[in-house]
Amino acid sequence: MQETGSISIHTENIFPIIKKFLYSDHEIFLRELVSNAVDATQKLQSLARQGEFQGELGELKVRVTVDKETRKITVSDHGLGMSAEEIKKYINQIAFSGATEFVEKYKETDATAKDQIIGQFGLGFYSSFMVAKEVEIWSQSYQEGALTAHWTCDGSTSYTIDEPTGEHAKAERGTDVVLHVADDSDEFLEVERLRTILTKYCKFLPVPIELEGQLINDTTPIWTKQPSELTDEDYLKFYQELYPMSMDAPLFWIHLNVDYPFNLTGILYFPKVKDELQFSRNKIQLYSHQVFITDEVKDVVPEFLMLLHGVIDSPDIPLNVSRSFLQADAAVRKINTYITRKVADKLGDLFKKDRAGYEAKWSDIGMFVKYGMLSDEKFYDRAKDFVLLKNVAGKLFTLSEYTEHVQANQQDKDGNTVVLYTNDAEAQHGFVVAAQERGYDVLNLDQVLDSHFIGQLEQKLEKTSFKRVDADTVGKLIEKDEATESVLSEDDQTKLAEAFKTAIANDAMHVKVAALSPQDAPVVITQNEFMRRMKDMQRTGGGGGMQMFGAFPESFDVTVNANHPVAQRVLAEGGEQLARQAFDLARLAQGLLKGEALTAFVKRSTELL
Ligand SMILES: Nc1ncnc2c1ncn2[C@@H]1O[C@H](COP(=O)(O)OP(=O)(O)OP(=O)(O)O)[C@@H](O)[C@H]1O
Repeated sequence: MQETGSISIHTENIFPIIKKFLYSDHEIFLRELVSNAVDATQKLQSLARQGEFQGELGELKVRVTVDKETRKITVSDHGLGMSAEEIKKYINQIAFSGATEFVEKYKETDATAKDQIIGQFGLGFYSSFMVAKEVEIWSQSYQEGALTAHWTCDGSTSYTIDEPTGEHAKAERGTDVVLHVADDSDEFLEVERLRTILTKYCKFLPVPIELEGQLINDTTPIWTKQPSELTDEDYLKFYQELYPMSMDAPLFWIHLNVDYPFNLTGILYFPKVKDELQFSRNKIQLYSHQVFITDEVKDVVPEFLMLLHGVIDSPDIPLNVSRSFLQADAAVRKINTYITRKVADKLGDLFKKDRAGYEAKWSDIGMFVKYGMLSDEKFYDRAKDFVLLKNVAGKLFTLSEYTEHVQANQQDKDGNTVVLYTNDAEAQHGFVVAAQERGYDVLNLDQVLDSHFIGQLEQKLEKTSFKRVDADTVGKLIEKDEATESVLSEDDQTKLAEAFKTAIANDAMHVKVAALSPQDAPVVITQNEFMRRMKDMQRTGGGGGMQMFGAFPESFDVTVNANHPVAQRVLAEGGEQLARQAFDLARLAQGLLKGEALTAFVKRSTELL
């Protein structure tokens, strides 16, 4: 039999389109051919299990070889093979119609979506034409008495097919796909290039893959096993295998395994992250039936879980749709929810079973947990029981433990709990100490996300507000009914304020006189919590309506302590120098004394000595 025919393609010029637009991803041809070979092998295994194939299975490997001289790459399998009729059906019709569909879809999509779908769409067999000027298939079906089928196609829409016999017949069951490499694709004639591609995409395929006789893959990666079969060492070893460059071992991991209502397996590792928002994205690898698809899992995995490392294998994630569709996909949404729940479960478990161990890891997972709470309501609901707050003494509390800890001492006159915090314990040291001397507790909330986290807690926790330690003088941080009497008359207080205003001569400093304790500082500079947050928000790009606050200069409250001896001296002596010195000391305590002002202060202080 010798037959020529024409492949029915409805899209004109399909080849140039594929070649041109898929340039960057030419390498996926190998993934596609090897996947087909693996499929053919697994189909044969399943026929054997069902008793439909009773012959010898033999050694079921996929072999990739390359011959630079003759410019050929061959992918051979020992799978179920195809008859001439089957080639006509599966290759001419199915493979090519798949490609036609791809091109149609590809033409419709906008430019950015194009980049994203390339390499994810299973172009299948057809992708071999990205690198080959001619492709041959030599195949022999597993069926009794099957003849060798030989198909060739030069990349145009016509093919030939024949059934060679005698010395030209294929010796064994299975399929060899032979690519005659095109002149512009020399790179694929290099064994090392092929090894890189196979290692990237085929490292965990379930059938042994050999390149020039060398095994490429691990056919049973640990995510395909049951957690009960695995030890901690296995998980750690696998992590090392996935990220050979990683210095730190992961903190812990979650083995995902679900088959209803979607199929998903995988292992997610919690990496050791530094306190900063250090996004090491693209660390989760997405597989489908053990074939590597991509390490861009955005939209498949919730945003905050992108910090995790590991592997997800799910044939239920549609890969041939653009990203905007992916987000709306029902299966993907369920997968998102499932993963989020598993992560919350794992954290909750660790917290319950080993509080000390959990606390030890808190500096690494804290940011992650807060990020999750901020970005996902459901995660907040789970995490509110195991998120921890750390005070300046380093003690960790859950939300409810903390409320209980401060409730007695830190309630204002309206019954609201005021939580005090510092975002820089060094810089705000004086304020922290002042608060502690009052018997208040001070939290350390110095991470990038903490300002947002504070906002969230204020919304969620009942009758609770947060105040930074330097938001007011210590006596006013938590407003109680008790007031310290001023030793100065109204008149003297006005005079005192005027004296300081003159000495300070700065409109951004709002001077007021208040009766603090004589043990407090003579002058205290604070910045109102609300105004400061607005300015912070604007600085970090909290945009929109906040823009108006940008028009305001930075402003501070300067509180002169009427009960301090220095105040009385300023009144008695009209001492401008003394007032300025006291003011500068307050600026120093706030980290506001810089440049010229600092030099003047040092000089004045030296003179006073
Ligand atoms: N090595 C092979 N052995 C046996 N059959 C094969 C082989 N390669 C391809 N086929 C047949 O040709 C068909 C078309 O292959 P093609 O790779 O284009 O698409 P696919 O594998 O069905 O889907 P995908 O687009 O996901 O790759 C396959 O479904 C299979 O029946």
